[in-house]
Amino acid sequence: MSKVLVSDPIDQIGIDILSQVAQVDVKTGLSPDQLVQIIPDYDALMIRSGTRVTQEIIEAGTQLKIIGRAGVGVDNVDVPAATRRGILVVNSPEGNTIAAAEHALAMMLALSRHIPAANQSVKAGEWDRKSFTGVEVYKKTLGIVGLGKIGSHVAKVARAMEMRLLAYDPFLSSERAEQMGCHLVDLDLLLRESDYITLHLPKTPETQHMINAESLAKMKPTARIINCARGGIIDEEALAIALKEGKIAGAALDVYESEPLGESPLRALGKEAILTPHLGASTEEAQVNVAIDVAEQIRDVLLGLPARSAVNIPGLRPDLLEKLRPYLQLAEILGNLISQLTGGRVESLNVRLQGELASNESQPVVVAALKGLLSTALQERVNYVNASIEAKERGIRVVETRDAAVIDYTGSLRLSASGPNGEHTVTGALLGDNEIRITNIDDFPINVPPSRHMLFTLHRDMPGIIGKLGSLLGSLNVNIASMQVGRKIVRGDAVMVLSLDDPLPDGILNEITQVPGIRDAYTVTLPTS
Ligand SMILES: NC(=O)c1ccc[n+]([C@@H]2O[C@H](COP(=O)([O-])OP(=O)(O)OC[C@H]3O[C@@H](n4cnc5c(N)ncnc54)[C@H](O)[C@@H]3O)[C@@H](O)[C@H]2O)c1
Ligand SMILES: O=C(O)CC[C@@H](O)C(=O)O
Repeated sequence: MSKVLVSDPIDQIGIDILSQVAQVDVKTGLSPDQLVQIIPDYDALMIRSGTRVTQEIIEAGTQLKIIGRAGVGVDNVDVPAATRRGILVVNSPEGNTIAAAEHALAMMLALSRHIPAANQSVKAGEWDRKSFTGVEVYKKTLGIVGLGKIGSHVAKVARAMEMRLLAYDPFLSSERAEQMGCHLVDLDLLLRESDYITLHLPKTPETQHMINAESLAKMKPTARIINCARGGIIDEEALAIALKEGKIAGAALDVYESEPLGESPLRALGKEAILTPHLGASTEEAQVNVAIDVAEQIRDVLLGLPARSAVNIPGLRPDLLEKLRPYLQLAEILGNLISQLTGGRVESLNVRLQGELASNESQPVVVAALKGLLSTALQERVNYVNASIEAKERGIRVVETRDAAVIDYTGSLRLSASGPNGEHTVTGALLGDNEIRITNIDDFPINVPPSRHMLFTLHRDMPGIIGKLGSLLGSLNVNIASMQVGRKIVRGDAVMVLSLDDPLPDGILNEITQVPGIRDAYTVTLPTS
């Protein structure tokens, strides 16, 4: 019989489902060393946010087939390490959406009416009505940063309270935002105009400290900010200073840069700050939803059936998966690349399957391209199962074409995306040993392997331009690992593709486009190992 280890508290209903097919051991509060010691006995591991599943634990889990995260975020799982070992990682992208949205709304109202402080005061024997005069949310402006599943539920309820809604989400079209009753604006305007700001976006290197001293300074002195998304999106030190100095009126936080929250200036604040211990998903209903969702997937996988919310590997027939695996990786990389070239806001995507990829069995490759496209916005919340639905819900028109006659490589994939920032096309293929190559950008032929940090320029093919760009990057201490130029005619338009050892410093694209002859430049970060 299979064995499942449950290392965080999960609802009993999940244990009951797992017990249908496996011996279930619930052992919470294990140290990393204890987990490394016992994990070799288990076929599956079920966690919430409390267990950190490191590469060491994954490597010790020689029998592990699946790791199930009862919740959305898999930031506590080393997913690349699991993928390398062929271990499936599944989550529950929607089980706690309503819970998290309602927590943010509760925080907004609690902040407005000083409910926690007033409650404390009455319990302390006082009857102080003067100190707790609040404000109404009616007709006030709510700025929603991240209009995904949780943000859009917040929008729906806030509309019913007759709030004016602004939203900032660089990966969503204005039409889609308008359908949700929100006016899509840039972050600067949202910060300046909102009475309440609520964050519902993922934590990524780009969103780390998105709310910092500079952004707090743009907010109204009467503004209140709520973070029920992820710690680290707000710079906590800057927030504590802004609250102490009255630069903004209040903040309600559920998530922190480091959890559990240790010594922090936030703890010393008065009624202007409300702090909860990561309770966004802690409702009876959400815990039942996520426990069922993830336990059913673990049960199914242990029975040899596919999972419905695989974060890392699609639930395909093993022989087909083996055949398609390198193409799925190619498709994800190209999807991710084209999303970054088009600035994330894609309205239509044309997926062209060429050569051997034109067969009907290649449908998962289209899904992988969508997963890659959406992963810049949705991170681990997009998977092989929901990618097509997410694309549809975000108003992306997907057109699929097949052409078996293209035989420059055994199989190749061409993606064309268009949106308000223009149109781009990328093509990629596999070399004989399944090595991925980007073979074409905007109809310029190239042949480069994808790498973590890349720079693409569109320029006029003329003497000296490569040297100027090289010196500029050198002066910034950015090392070029490889460089290639693709052109159609000599001294015509050309693209330059550079693989860099280091990320480019912020703001440098402007300087690059100042180099005479360079018309456009894009930096790209790709998820390569
Ligand atoms: N407090 C909790 O217990 C709790 C519970 C559930 C989810 N969460 C967190 O809430 C957040 C939102 O979850 P969701 O399910 O709505 O996710 P989602 O993927 O449905 O939506 C996220 C939205 O953020 C947008 N986005 C991405 N990068 C952005 C950026 N730089 N600026 C603005 N918007 C950006 C995306 O386009 C997307 O629309 C996540 O961080 C998730 O981990 C917290
Ligand atoms: O309570 C939890 O398990 C964390 C919930 C939430 O942050 C998630 O990512 O799903």
